[in-house]
Amino acid sequence: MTENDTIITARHLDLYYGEHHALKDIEVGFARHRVTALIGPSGCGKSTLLRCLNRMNDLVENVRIEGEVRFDGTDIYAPEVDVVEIRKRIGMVFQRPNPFPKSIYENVAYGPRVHGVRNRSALDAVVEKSLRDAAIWDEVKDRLDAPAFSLSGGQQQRLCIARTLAVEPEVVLMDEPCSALDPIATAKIEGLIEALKTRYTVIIVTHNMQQAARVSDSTGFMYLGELVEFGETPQVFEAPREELTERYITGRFG
Ligand SMILES: Nc1ncnc2c1ncn2[C@@H]1O[C@H](COP(=O)(O)OP(=O)(O)OP(=O)(O)O)[C@@H](O)[C@H]1O
Repeated sequence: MTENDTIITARHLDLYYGEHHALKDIEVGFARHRVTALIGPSGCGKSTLLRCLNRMNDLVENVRIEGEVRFDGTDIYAPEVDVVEIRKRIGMVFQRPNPFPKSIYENVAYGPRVHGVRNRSALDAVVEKSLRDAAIWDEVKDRLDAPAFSLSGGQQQRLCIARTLAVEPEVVLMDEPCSALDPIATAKIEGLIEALKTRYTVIIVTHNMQQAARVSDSTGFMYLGELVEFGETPQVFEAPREELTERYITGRFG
C-alpha cells in the first residue's frame, strides 16, 4: 500500500491506562475509502485503538499514549493540533445510539451550526443530504420536528450516523454500531456501511465475525493489546497467517 492509499497510520503506538498496558506497539495503516474491521476477544483493545484514532482517549483519566498516529500525514497528537477539527474530520458512532434530546432535525443540524452554518436553507440542505446518506430520509422526512427518541433503536442509530456525516468527515469510526440492534436494523446499517465507503473511510469494531467478513475489505485481529494479524478480509478469514487468528475465527479459543 502506498502512503497515498493510507489515510491513517499508527506507528509504535502504545497506550497505558495507569499501569495497564492496553495497546502494545501497534503498527497499522488504514486504507482510504475502504472498510476496515477490528476483531478480537473482549478486552483485547479494539475500542481503545479506535478511540486513539480521533483522540477520544484524551477524555479518559490516567491515560498515557506513546508513538504516533498520522492522519493524512499530520501527527494528530502534536501539541499544535486542534482536537475539535480532528474529531470533525474523523467522526465516531458509538455502540448505543445516543441522539441528543432534541428533534430529528436539530440532531443533524447541530454539528453544522457549531461549525458556522447559520443560513436556514443551507442547514435544510445539509440535514436532508445527511439523512439521505444515512438511508433514513424516507422514514423521517415528514416528521423532522419529532423528538429523536420517538424513533426505533435502529432508526436512532442511522440518525446518529447522519449526525456524524453532517459535518462532512473523511473517516467514520464505528464502535460496535449494531450491538444494540435487531437483525433487520443490523442489515440496514451493514448495507449503509457498504454504500458509505465510496466517499468515506470506515473503521469498525465488531464482536461479530460474520459481520466483519460481510462488511469489511481489510481485517485486523487483536489479542491482549497486540495487533496479531492485519490483511485483506478474505485472506484473514480463509487463510490466516497466524495460528492465534485461526483459533479465534474457528472458535477454538481459550
Ligand atoms: N477507561 C479505562 N480505564 C482503565 N482501563 C480501561 C479503560 N478502558 C478500557 N480499559 C482496559 O483496557 C483493555 C482494552 O479495553 P477495550 O475496551 O479497548 O477492549 P475491547 O477489545 O474493545 O473490548 P470489548 O470487545 O469488550 O469492548 C481492557 O483490559 C480494559 O479493561
